[in-house]
Amino acid sequence: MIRIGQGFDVHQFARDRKLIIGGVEIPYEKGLLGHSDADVLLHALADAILGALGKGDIGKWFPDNDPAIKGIDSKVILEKVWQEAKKESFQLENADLTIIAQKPKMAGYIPKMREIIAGIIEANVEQVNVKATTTEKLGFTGREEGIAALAIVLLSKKQ
Ligand SMILES: Nc1ccn([C@@H]2O[C@H](COP(=O)(O)O)[C@@H](O)[C@H]2O)c(=O)n1
Ligand SMILES: C[C@@]1(CO)OP(=O)(O)OP(=O)(O)OC[C@H]1O
Repeated sequence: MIRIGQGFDVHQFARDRKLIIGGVEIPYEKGLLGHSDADVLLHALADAILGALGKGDIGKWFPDNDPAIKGIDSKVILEKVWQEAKKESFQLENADLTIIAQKPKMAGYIPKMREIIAGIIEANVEQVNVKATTTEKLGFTGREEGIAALAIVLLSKKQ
């Protein structure tokens, strides 16, 4: 059996916050605001996996009003979501992820993001594509108000 899932997330920029995307801390003048570490890419991916499993979204599993998970590392969120996939004997076929950001430049950090993500979801880096695009200065990402991310995953059930 194969299952497809998609995820989308947005976080706004804020001063005095770290910028963490795909598990990588990127040196930049601003970071992303959130109840967690606001890793928009891992959130989109976790949502895509939950979507493929038919298990809702990360807000349901990790409520943003729960003080116990304030500041949670999104790698922990992804690990827990992946455990749900494993419980049902799913493995990753491939994931295709897009970061939508006017700035900063992501290209140099993408190999590390792929490595971190593949490590968590027990895949090879070749199965995890990460790309980035600007919106040519248009819209909220173009005005550098925040960053968005998209994710699509294909999971298959082990025989
Ligand atoms: N934040 C970003 C945005 C884009 N890139 C890379 O630049 C290429 C050109 O982007 P356009 O939006 O102008 O098409 C894109 O293909 C990415 O490789 C990036 O690294 N970081
Ligand atoms: C991750 C969670 C939980 O800490 O908080 P945020 O960092 O605000 O992220 P968001 O993508 O808005 O929603 C999921 C939340 O429940």
